[in-house]
Amino acid sequence: MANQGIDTSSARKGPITHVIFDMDGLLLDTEKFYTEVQEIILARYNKIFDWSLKAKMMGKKAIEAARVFVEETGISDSLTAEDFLVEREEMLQKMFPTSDLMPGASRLIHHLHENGIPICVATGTHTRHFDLKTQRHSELFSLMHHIVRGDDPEVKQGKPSPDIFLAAANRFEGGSVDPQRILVFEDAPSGVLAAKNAGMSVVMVPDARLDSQYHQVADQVLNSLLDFSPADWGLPPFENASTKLD
Ligand SMILES: O=P(O)(O)OC[C@H](O)CO
Ligand SMILES: [Mg+2]
Repeated sequence: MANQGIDTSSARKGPITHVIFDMDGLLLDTEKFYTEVQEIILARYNKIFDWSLKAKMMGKKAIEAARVFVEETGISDSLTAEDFLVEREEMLQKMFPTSDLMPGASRLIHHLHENGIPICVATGTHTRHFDLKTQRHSELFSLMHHIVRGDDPEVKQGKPSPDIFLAAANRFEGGSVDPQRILVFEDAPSGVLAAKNAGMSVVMVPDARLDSQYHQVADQVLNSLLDFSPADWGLPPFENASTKLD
């Protein structure tokens, strides 16, 4: 059951030995780019892009999210999912290289890495977009043991399928890690479901505009990565827990 803020019951799920990070909207402030281009495209059809639709798209593979977009908005007769992807591509390609880190992402990644906790990324985004989004953050992403992207051959279906998290678990040193020992960080409803479908624990860090009904599946819900307390999950605590640096 989800909790806003610290969930003390989560300590019973530990100890956590491995951590998987989502990327868009969790480590990188990139969800705003998708929102902006989708607002622009939908305005052409005199429609408003809102957070109930955003909630159904975020975290998914591009083509899966595109199908949701054209079908849910009722524009599929005028714009196919494939054409939607082509249309938004030019705008996204200009935006992605400007991607910023989310608050607390750098501190948490460095902390876990320095303490020898194996960490990786599991993102629905495909390799070409991944490269654009991370080009200013290569040092931080180099700390990941591995990175699984949406176009990976083992990821047959996007989130909420567990495929991507199971593939990520299999690639840690020594092979498959018990899902019960893995903590996933996610921002999207589809991603939280995918992690639970993989049998893992999930800390959700949702956008404040996301309906709180989507919090229920997560084991812990935080306003920001800055609020994460590693010791709640049996992970090494921050040396100075009162210092919240980016
Ligand atoms: O949230 P991610 O990192 O799985 O990315 C998914 C899409 O690229 C954006 O919603
Ligand atoms: Mg995400």
